[in-house]
Amino acid sequence: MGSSEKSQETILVTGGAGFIGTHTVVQLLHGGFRVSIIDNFDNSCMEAIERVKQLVGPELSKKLDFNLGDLRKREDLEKLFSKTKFDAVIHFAGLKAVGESVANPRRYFDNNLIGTINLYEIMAKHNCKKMVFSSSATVYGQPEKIPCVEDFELKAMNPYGRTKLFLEEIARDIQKAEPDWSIILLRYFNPVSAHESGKIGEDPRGIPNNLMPYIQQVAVGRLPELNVYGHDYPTKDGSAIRDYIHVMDLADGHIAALRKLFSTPDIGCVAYNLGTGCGTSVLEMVAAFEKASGKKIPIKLCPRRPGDATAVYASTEKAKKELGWKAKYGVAEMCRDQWKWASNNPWGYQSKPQSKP
Ligand SMILES: NC(=O)c1ccc[n+]([C@@H]2O[C@H](COP(=O)([O-])OP(=O)(O)OC[C@H]3O[C@@H](n4cnc5c(N)ncnc54)[C@H](O)[C@@H]3O)[C@@H](O)[C@H]2O)c1
Ligand SMILES: O=c1ccn([C@@H]2O[C@H](COP(=O)(O)OP(=O)(O)O[C@H]3O[C@H](CO)[C@@H](O)[C@H](O)[C@H]3O)[C@@H](O)[C@H]2O)c(=O)[nH]1
Repeated sequence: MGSSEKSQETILVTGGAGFIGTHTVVQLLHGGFRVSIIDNFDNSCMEAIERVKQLVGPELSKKLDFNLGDLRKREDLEKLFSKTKFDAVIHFAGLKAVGESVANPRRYFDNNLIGTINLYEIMAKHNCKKMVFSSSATVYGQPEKIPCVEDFELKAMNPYGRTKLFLEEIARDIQKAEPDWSIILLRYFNPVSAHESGKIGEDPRGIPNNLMPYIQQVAVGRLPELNVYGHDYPTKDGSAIRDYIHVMDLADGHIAALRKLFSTPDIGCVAYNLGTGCGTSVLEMVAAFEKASGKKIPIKLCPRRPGDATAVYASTEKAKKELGWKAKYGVAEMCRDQWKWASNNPWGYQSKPQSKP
């Protein structure tokens, strides 16, 4: 299943200017959907929307409507829902930096919880009751067993993770009380890479927290070396293991989820993992990126990062069976496309550095 089937529905994409949002919007437009975006550019910029338009061309761009707005402001949502009748919402908008959430939990509860509660209120008012929600593998905490299966017990390790856990519970409560809601919770593992064109990709503000954007910035000379957090884990090479997934596979997972919502009226509220099912260590990822880019990535072995799990990867059976979706790309393709984005856009969406990194 994927973007070859054409659809007529109109989809609201919250946070559609962000990393996963832009890639999903491209696939939605190719799939024939009409798309409205609401984003406040808290962690993104107008250039990302311009790039999406360049990528899909002038005809499909006519089906894209961008709205600057904030989910915390109900009037912004009200304005949007009064203008357009939406068939479903893909809800990406949220803050996602774990460390920042520990330092400033109120910002995370305000943005992620209040923003989402407002969205449910306005959706209910306008009788739009189909939602695909960005959850995270973070809801498995430090899993006792791997692969992670959707019916495992859920835990939160930090305020960011708590917002995802609370929002999953809120979704389940709302759907239970009002059975005409259909909600799919997608638990992403580690989204990486970029569109194969190299035109859109991840562009974090400041020093990256996540592995792949950090490696990318070392490769283009913005950072001197990669700190490898932990080299004494009980794994094959001592570094931690994660399930990295190509953002284009993830985007297609959202299309599969939407099609499921439209074809299964009584789906209820259900969670799916979006991962590859394969675990890759930090050092293996560094080696794969060096191969794809031809660049040496200098590393420094450092102590473990507090709160990190040893090994996390997904069970992919449920998404395969019920959504008809599975990841196509492996680590080599992830690194190839990440490098294309990095080498074409060493400063992300900025044309040249405005300040020193
Ligand atoms: N990237 C990951 O590693 C990862 C993993 C698991 C889950 N997720 C979740 O997926 C979603 C998308 O992640 P991403 O990587 O694309 O992040 P991102 O920061 O690139 O995109 C999020 C977008 O939402 C916007 N936004 C934030 N708060 C808003 C608000 N109140 N009103 C309007 N717009 C707002 C931001 O400006 C940004 O464009 C998030 O909910 C995130 O928690 C991401
Ligand atoms: O500079 C770095 C950055 C990361 N790592 C290691 O690389 C691995 C992956 O780290 P990272 O890319 O930060 O991802 P996770 O910590 O697995 O968390 C991501 O994946 C979770 C599950 O989807 C999401 O909830 C989080 O928001 C998202 O940051 C971990 O072992 C890190 O210790 C390094 O060694 N050096």
